[in-house]
Amino acid sequence: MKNVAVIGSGSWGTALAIILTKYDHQVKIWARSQAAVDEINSKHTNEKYLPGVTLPETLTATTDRAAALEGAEIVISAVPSRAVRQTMTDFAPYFKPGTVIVNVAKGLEDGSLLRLSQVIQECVPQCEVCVLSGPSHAEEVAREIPTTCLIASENEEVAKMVQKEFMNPKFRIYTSTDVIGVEMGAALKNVMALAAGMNDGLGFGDNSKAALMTRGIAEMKRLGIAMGGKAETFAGLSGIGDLIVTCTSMHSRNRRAGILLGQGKSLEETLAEVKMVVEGVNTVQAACHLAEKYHVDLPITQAINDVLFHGKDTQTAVLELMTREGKSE
Ligand SMILES: NC(=O)c1ccc[n+]([C@@H]2O[C@H](COP(=O)([O-])OP(=O)(O)OC[C@H]3O[C@@H](n4cnc5c(N)ncnc54)[C@H](O)[C@@H]3O)[C@@H](O)[C@H]2O)c1
Ligand SMILES: O=P(O)(O)OC[C@H](O)CO
Repeated sequence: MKNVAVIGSGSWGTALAIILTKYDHQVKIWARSQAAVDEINSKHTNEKYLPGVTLPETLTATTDRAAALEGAEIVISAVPSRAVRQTMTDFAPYFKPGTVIVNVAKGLEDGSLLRLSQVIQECVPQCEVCVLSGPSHAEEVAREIPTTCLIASENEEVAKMVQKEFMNPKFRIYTSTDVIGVEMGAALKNVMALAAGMNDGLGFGDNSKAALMTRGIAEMKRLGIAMGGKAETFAGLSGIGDLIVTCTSMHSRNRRAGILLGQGKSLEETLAEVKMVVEGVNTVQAACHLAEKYHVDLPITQAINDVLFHGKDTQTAVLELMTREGKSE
């Protein structure tokens, strides 16, 4: 069993640390706040991000970057997309060459339009970067509810090593070499989950939700393939699998945000109410810029962008989507 460090003490970083500790890894969490570290080390809880969950006593946390990475052969990067570049830049001097970094954030970098594994690789070129994705809510992984994920790396040996380390009877891992397809599925499903939440907030029904998810995966695949991803990846755990869980789960932050927006709340009110990171909001503009760059049509993504950032009301956005020129499927 290899030692693991987790950078980030939010819900997903903490849930992964819990499941890996329970299945015999020695895990250390890096948190940016001393209060979070004290709570994990002394109370064995993380009430803000995983209410009601007790952490294993052997799981410890620190704010010290060097101490967090000491002895770690695998490092999980679990900070939100907007914090990835700064966090990895701050950690760069402490990484041993050859350390395997597993990015678990789902999003794109604003401005550069890079995938998050590309951002990390730029910050720490001396490390091997791979990606964990799939239908996996922290609230369920932390409670050992059976979950399946995917490890993607262009280097199949790295993917297999992480698969072997992370797999246990409650957490099944598949591998993939299609890093582009996996990361694009992970990033774009959050935008579709905002739309699915709006569907619910508007009081629409199952027909409209199924239409949204089906046409949503078509958009995700169109852009992903244009960028070099494989079509079949979008039929897998990081595509349709994650789309299903995020568009339908009560745990989804993106869906919850969409519900509030559909009910007429402003973006500011919505983000304040959800409290945790809503990556679809951070991703939608980059997705629209990528659509322009790769000359692909993303009508649902564009509609969400118009609602979030250009003052379009949700009813008008739906009407415009429904009355577009007829097409073949
Ligand atoms: N929560 C889940 O179920 C889940 C599952 C799979 C993937 N993810 C992805 O994991 C990533 C993290 O999500 P989360 O749900 O853990 O978020 P969260 O909102 O629960 O926690 C965010 C954490 O990041 C820290 N943080 C925020 N800004 C920071 C900064 N500038 N520098 C350093 N740390 C900062 C916060 O203090 C907090 O500890 C997201 O990209 C999300 O899409 C989440
Ligand atoms: O809660 P969400 O909407 O950020 O989604 C979390 C995970 O990505 C689900 O797989």
